[in-house]
Amino acid sequence: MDFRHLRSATRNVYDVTNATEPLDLQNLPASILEAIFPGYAIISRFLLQVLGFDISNLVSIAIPAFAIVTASRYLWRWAGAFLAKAFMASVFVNEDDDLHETCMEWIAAQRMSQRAKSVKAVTQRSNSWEEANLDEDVVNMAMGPGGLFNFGKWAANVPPRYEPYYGMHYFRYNGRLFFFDRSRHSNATISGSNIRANEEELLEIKCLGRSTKPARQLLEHIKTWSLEKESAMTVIRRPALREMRRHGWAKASSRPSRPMSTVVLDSGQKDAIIADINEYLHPLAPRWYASRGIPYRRGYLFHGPPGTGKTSLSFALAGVFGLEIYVISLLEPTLTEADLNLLFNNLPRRCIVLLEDVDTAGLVRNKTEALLEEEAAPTHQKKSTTDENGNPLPNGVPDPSATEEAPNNASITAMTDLTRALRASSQRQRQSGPVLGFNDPLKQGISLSGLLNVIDGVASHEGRVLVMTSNFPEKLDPALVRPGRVDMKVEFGHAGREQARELFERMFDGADEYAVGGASRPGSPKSPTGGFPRGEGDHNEGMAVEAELAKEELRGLARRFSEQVPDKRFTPAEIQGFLLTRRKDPVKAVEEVEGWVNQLMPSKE
Ligand SMILES: Nc1ncnc2c1ncn2[C@@H]1O[C@H](COP(=O)(O)OP(=O)(O)OP(=O)(O)O)[C@@H](O)[C@H]1O
Repeated sequence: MDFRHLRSATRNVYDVTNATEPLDLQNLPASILEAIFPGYAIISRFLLQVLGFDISNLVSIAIPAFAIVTASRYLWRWAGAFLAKAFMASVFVNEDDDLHETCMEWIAAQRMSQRAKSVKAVTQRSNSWEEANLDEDVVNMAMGPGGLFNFGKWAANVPPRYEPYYGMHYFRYNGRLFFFDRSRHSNATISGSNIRANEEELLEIKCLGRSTKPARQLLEHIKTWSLEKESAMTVIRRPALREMRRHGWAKASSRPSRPMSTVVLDSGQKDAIIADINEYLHPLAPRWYASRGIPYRRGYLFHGPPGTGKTSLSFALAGVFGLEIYVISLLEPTLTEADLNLLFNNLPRRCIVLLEDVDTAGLVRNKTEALLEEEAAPTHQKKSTTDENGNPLPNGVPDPSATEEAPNNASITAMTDLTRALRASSQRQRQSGPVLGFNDPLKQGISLSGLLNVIDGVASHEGRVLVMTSNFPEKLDPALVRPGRVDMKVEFGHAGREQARELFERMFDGADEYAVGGASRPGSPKSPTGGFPRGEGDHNEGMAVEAELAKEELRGLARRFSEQVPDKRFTPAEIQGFLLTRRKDPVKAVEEVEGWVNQLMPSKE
């Protein structure tokens, strides 16, 4: 391409702009260049006049050179993609998958991340660094004046995690070369009439060869690595935020598993639940259930006043059985039945689903639903849930007066007419808006039938442990708690003397005690007060005797404490709250408990 004619064109450019000379082909490129690089004509004329250098010569070289570089870049990319397709196998991991975070953690721990020239700094998730930051020096450094602990200072000592930045990286694993491509993709989602554009990250793990097996093995290794790291943790998931709900669940946190011993409950009750779940989770159990035609599901209802340990026991069970816990609150206003279906469809093979406060969601079956369900059920299953006076029977207790005989013709006709009328009324209700099954017609969300559908309908996942918690079990619809949906009911009550004693001992047990400031009250037993982790001195015989004495003293204090707490009047949470504020001083707790009880008793009465 010869751009020498640009000289004359640039000479004419002012004429062109003044429109004194018609635009011809010769001055077109200069016009174009002028349009692309404003001022091109002036610069070119200046260079020509002052330096005698014709810039059009440079342009005639630069443009083809640019075209060649662009074309070869494109070719290189195309050839790379072609070769990768032909000779490499890939596994992709989406950002919304848990594996993504796990992979990034693993990659950050590899040498490749230390070698990479550009890295992304990521603030570490709390629980991973909280564990790592217990170093006594670091903790002491965070102590401000007056022994006040400064969290900001402590957290500032935690280095971020460094991950390779976007682009292609390579690493070796088990002597094999792997490529790891981190990229972002835009993704459009449609919700109602809105189209939302999201940016999503994608990981591609490539290996040489036509099989994805090495990459899959690598992913398995990464999962095991993460599991070993988190074995003592319980992962908690909740429904993803509304705009991300199509992904189902989001990891809310993972926290150290709660030891079962920290849940103070009748030991027989605890053992019964553990044994029941243990049997249910046995690898041979699914076959046993299938051969008998029983759905492989297990449901529990934990009921009792607030603060009696229902949630705590659910978390402890998750820890004992190494299960993740999926928590749903039916009070969540944005949760719809479609969401609930999606969430249940996205449950893993084994997990605990915790449906919290099922009574407060206002889930009641209205008369229409009850009657329609009644009519749809086979005759032999129809059992009245009310007595002859119309009063509800206790959960799961069939009306003794109900007979299994087939109804006579007259009653069938009456029932069909009634059903037709009810169906029409239900249709009208649906058209006019309110959600069936809610007490409050303004409340959108989940109806009882919707909930029952996900519990035991198509969306229901076999193998999960469903735990429903309720403060008012008597408010629950019998359909929700009938056997098959709830297989075991566990009542949680106010703390008895024995529970109060256990709570006290657990609070002051010196196994891993801590105290800011560490000052112990004169006369209080050694182990339950002050000082950073002790116990190493237990190797020393003298200290062991001292520890034993302290334990004996602690038991005595616990007895005195429990004798002053009225039986079955306070919840474990209340007692725990009282003890927490005196957790450095068990003697003080014993001395002050009477006053605390006297202060609260009138409100209890
Ligand atoms: N039986 C118990 N044993 C040990 N700690 C308990 C017990 N009950 C309650 N607590 C303590 O009280 C607090 C509240 O307990 P939790 O959330 O388990 O109660 P809940 O019965 O689920 O209450 P809600 O009905 O309000 O959800 C927790 O910190 C827990 O440690």
